[in-house]
Amino acid sequence: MTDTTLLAPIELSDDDSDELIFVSSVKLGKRKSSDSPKPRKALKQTSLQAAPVTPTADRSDAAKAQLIQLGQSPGSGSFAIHPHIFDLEAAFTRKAAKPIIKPPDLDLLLFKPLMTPEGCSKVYSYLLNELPWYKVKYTVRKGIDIVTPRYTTVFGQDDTKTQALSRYKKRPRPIPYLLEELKRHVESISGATYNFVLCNFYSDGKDSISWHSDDEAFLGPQPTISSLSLGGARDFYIKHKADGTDKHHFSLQDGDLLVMRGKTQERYLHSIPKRAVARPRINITFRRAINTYGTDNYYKYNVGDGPIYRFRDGKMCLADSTD
Ligand SMILES: O=C(O)CCC(=O)C(=O)O
Ligand SMILES: [Fe+2]
Repeated sequence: MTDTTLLAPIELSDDDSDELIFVSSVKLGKRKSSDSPKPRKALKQTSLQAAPVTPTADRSDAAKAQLIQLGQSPGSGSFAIHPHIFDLEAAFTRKAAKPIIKPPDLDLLLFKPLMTPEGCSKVYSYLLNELPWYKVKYTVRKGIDIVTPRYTTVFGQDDTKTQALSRYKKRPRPIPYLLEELKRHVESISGATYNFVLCNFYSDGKDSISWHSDDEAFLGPQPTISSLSLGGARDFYIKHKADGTDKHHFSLQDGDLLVMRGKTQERYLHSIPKRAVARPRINITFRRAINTYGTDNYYKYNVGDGPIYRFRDGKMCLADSTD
């Protein structure tokens, strides 16, 4: 794991994109690419299996609470995810998808919005306060370490079901109830199925995601990726890999669901550039990984080896052992 105490962040002068690069305090440049509840004690329940999702009203609080155990990394331990006490079904607008600019290889659907403002606010607060968040550091090559410029977390497991959970590099975690219910709704309107839920928290305009495509082999050909935005609006950019002149951007606002399909990942890059000012935002992407590489990759880059952060008293804090 990277020794962060030796490292100093690099100030980025321009736009967009990029993730901070650390090289033992030496500036290298940018990587091109691609209501606050009090801390609560963990609940006593050890199953790694997510209980089946049933309508909210049918489940007792105890049954809805989940305790999830992490793998063997320094971030190991357990965290509880408490039940949500609102009806998610009432949060959806049932609006049809809006047509969006469609060059031949760009296949985007936009549900604008998928969720009501009240629904968004409840889901946003719940996820921000209940999920364990991480600030992942990773090494791209010897001496070059990256700090992901946003908080991340992930849940799910690839399709294989062929290997024991303990054989993964990090133990996969079941999808929490609310995210599972969201996933089911998104599946029903996007015509695809998913086994991973990846979450990003952009705390302000300095948080970003650099140019990349979600085209890893473990997603299979022409993956459908659905992306839900909650909280502050951010600009979403997308450009052709070969010909950057085919470039589009639009604002992703509270409750919007963007579905990326077909050749979009194969042919296009997308990003959320840095901004001088931006309100906090959560983004949730739903994906399907077909093999174990997907599980290892997603936990490496979205959980990593560092500590858990919890959102407390209006800011991200290192979680303590009772949290
Ligand atoms: O935050 C967003 O809207 C985009 C997130 C994204 O592209 C990703 O997680 O791969
Ligand atoms: Fe992406």
